Amino acid sequence: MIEFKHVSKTFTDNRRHTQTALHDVSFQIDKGELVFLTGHSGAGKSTLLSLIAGLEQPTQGSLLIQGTDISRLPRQALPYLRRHVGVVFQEQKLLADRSLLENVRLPLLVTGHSLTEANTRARAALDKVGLLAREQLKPAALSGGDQQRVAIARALVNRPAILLADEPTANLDRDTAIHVIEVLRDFVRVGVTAIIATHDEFLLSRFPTRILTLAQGRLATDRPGPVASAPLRGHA
Ligand SMILES: Nc1ncnc2c1ncn2[C@@H]1O[C@H](COP(=O)(O)OP(=O)(O)OP(=O)(O)O)[C@@H](O)[C@H]1O
Repeated sequence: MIEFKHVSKTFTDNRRHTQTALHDVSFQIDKGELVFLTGHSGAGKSTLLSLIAGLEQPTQGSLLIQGTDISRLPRQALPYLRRHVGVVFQEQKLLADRSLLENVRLPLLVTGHSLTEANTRARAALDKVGLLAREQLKPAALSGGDQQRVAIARALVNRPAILLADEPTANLDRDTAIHVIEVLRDFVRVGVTAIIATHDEFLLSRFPTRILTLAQGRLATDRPGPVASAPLRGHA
């Protein structure tokens, strides 16, 4: 599903200094896995997620997403890849003046779905995260944890195969953070592959999942999770 083979990523700033964000990273993630990605600030977590999302390309090595080596794709092909990947950030970036329904249906309208279909699918996504009854509210009326659930619904409404979350629980209290991860885990159970970047030691100990740890751009450890159970059904 996702395979890094000796991937390195360097950035060159405008003073021509090069910064190695990732160095010779190799690992494989199967369909339907839930993986935590951790490491200190600057270890390369966001860079690794950006590569999977097709926002950046590796400087060296190859990166296979669903069998396609995206390091060999021309830049103009990357937006196509992005349709297979949903992203949730620490800052939810919900549109403040739009209702929850309007926020969640937006990716569907952008990709050419009719308003009727967009509404139906957006409502189904809001229902999955437990917020259908509040579809007409604006984001500011919700708690931080509920706003993050809306962001998850929006990231998954296009039914991407892969979900990337960058510190999705950073501003949440423990119980709310657990709920947000449980919502993500529910999608993994129906076949989504999810990678969650987090510093939060509590979450890492609370969920017995695989943990990839980066240190100064290198893959320091890969702690296996439990043996994955088969997905209940495909997430097509
Ligand atoms: N666009 C960029 N241009 C230049 N350097 C970059 C860029 N993106 C990341 N870097 C550098 O690459 C290294 C890894 O950064 P990255 O943001 O991936 O780490 P991180 O583990 O996500 O950190 P944090 O937890 O603070 O978000 C850092 O030294 C950073 O300064």
